[in-house]
Amino acid sequence: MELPKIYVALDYQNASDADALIEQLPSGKVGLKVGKELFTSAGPQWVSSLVEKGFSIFLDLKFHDIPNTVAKAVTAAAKLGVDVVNVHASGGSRMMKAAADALKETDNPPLLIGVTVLTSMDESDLKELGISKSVNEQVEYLAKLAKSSGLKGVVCSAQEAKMLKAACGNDFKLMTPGIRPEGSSKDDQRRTMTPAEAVTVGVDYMVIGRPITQSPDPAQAVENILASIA
Ligand SMILES: O=c1ccn([C@@H]2O[C@H](COP(=O)(O)O)[C@@H](O)[C@H]2O)c(=O)[nH]1
Repeated sequence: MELPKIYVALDYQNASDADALIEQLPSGKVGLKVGKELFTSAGPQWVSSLVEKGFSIFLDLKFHDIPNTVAKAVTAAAKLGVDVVNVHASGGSRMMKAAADALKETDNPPLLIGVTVLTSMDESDLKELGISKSVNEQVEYLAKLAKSSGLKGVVCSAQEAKMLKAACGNDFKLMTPGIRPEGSSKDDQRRTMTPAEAVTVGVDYMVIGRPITQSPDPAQAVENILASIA
């Protein structure tokens, strides 16, 4: 099944605020990304209800734990019927392999991807963590580790798309947050690209939150973004 090009990040405090936004979105044109805040508040049944309504869901819980726990967590996510689920690639190959192996045992396994370096981070953040590699080097290193551990793609910045397609192959999926339409605020993001630039460099999927959810007209914001990448 082909997944939508754009996942709208539903960074809301509760299900009713998220539902109010979802009602405004043009139907059938975007997927929905549910992250830690909303999942913790709205719960798994609400996520399943979105799946039943026909939405493609990216469950962005970025699991990072011991292999057994992460394997069980991705299995629970698969049971909700979501299309995409993720783990932190920095959890290492044993953790990622455990997750990939667990999903082989499930019906309709979601796309399993690994978070490389958060798009809110730059070189200085890596340095603070004791990582001396450049952002590009660290992203490439973790993407290759994710691939060799059986993951189907990674979360990265669109700025790394060309490099990763060359390093990991065209079939290796790239999910890219940090997308900012021309003229919009970067907020806390550090490694950004416009939707049109991201498509040009070959990303598979984009995550876009505040440029849509904080817009006075979210439906028009989505239409403008879709027009810019058509
Ligand atoms: O590296 C990452 C991984 C995940 N995210 C998530 O994507 C959205 C981005 O929202 P914006 O409002 O468009 O900045 C958000 O839910 C993050 O948790 C990311 O930004 N970077």
